[in-house]
Amino acid sequence: MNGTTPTPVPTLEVRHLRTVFDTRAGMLKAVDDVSFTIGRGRILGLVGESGSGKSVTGFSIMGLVDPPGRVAGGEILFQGRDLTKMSPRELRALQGNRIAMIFQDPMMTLNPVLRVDTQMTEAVQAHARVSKDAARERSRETLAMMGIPSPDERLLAYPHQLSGGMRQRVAIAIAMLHRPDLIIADEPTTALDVTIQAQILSEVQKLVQQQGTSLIWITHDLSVVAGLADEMAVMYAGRIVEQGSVDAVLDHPLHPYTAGLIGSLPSNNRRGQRLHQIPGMTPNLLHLPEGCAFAARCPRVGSACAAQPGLTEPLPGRQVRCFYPAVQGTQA
Ligand SMILES: Nc1ncnc2c1ncn2[C@@H]1O[C@H](COP(=O)(O)OP(=O)(O)OP(=O)(O)O)[C@@H](O)[C@H]1O
Repeated sequence: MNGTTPTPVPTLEVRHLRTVFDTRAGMLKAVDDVSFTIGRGRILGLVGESGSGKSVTGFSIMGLVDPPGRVAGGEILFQGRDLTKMSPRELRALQGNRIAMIFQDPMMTLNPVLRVDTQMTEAVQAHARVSKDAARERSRETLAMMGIPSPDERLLAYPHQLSGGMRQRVAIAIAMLHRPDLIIADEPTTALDVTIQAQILSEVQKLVQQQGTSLIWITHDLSVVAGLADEMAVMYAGRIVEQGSVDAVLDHPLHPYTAGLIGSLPSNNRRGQRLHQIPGMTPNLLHLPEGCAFAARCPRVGSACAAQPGLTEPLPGRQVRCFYPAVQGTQA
């Protein structure tokens, strides 16, 4: 090695992100000290129970947090440039172009009163100076890339004439129109049946590999992350409690919360046995305990947990926020 090869700038580097909502009952810390990095063409699964801060993390990156919410701290570096310091105009130029978002409800993207071709050609022309015919051709190609049969017919349809799965495919195709560098997908397949979900996941996976797109896939479903992502980050009460490569985390979870999530997957429960669930409730983000937010539900709780655990790296490439991680020799 000559030491001159520059390290590639990651597509996205989120550093110590804090997003809060100023509510009447007080300041709610929806995202607290969240950091992660995504390289080009990599897929990060962001998992956690409802209310853990996954969507707010995605919205923060997209610049879509509205009052009473606000990004209260940290940096969001997209290809090295801090999105939190950009003007609304600069952000708009990136959104829908270099960075795109896919929502759980495709109708957040689709306009019910316009045909698919009108919406797609307008979306192309919003960021690229091309003729209507070229925009239509790009739309047709992108629908075909998403595995959509008879794309010419779909282009003539209105959203209500498409099935739920097809509508979501079209919404994903719109996100892919400009071959973005980063896509944030917020549970887009959760409402679909498992077969359609599996098809869409495999199409998205193929597409991001071909294009070198980086993808954040937000989900509460560990099995989706297992099949799709390269890396995963587990959120609990607004914080990342564990992150690492999907294989390493699923094979050997360090945090008791991750272990609990894995234990509650149907495939890990014996037939005839009741589904294992993590006992207790997620804490109220307005009244978080001083110490570890998971302590009240934790099978491994100890005296240290009265304080807030920091993020440590007990194994290479593995980060965990726990005083008693399940590393051999230190397990309580
Ligand atoms: N507009 C808002 N005003 C006040 N609190 C909000 C607002 N939006 C989100 N929150 C709070 O922020 C926290 C994180 O919410 P978020 O939607 O990110 O969770 P999530 O992990 O994506 O869950 P889900 O899967 O249910 O969407 C929650 O406690 C939620 O109530």
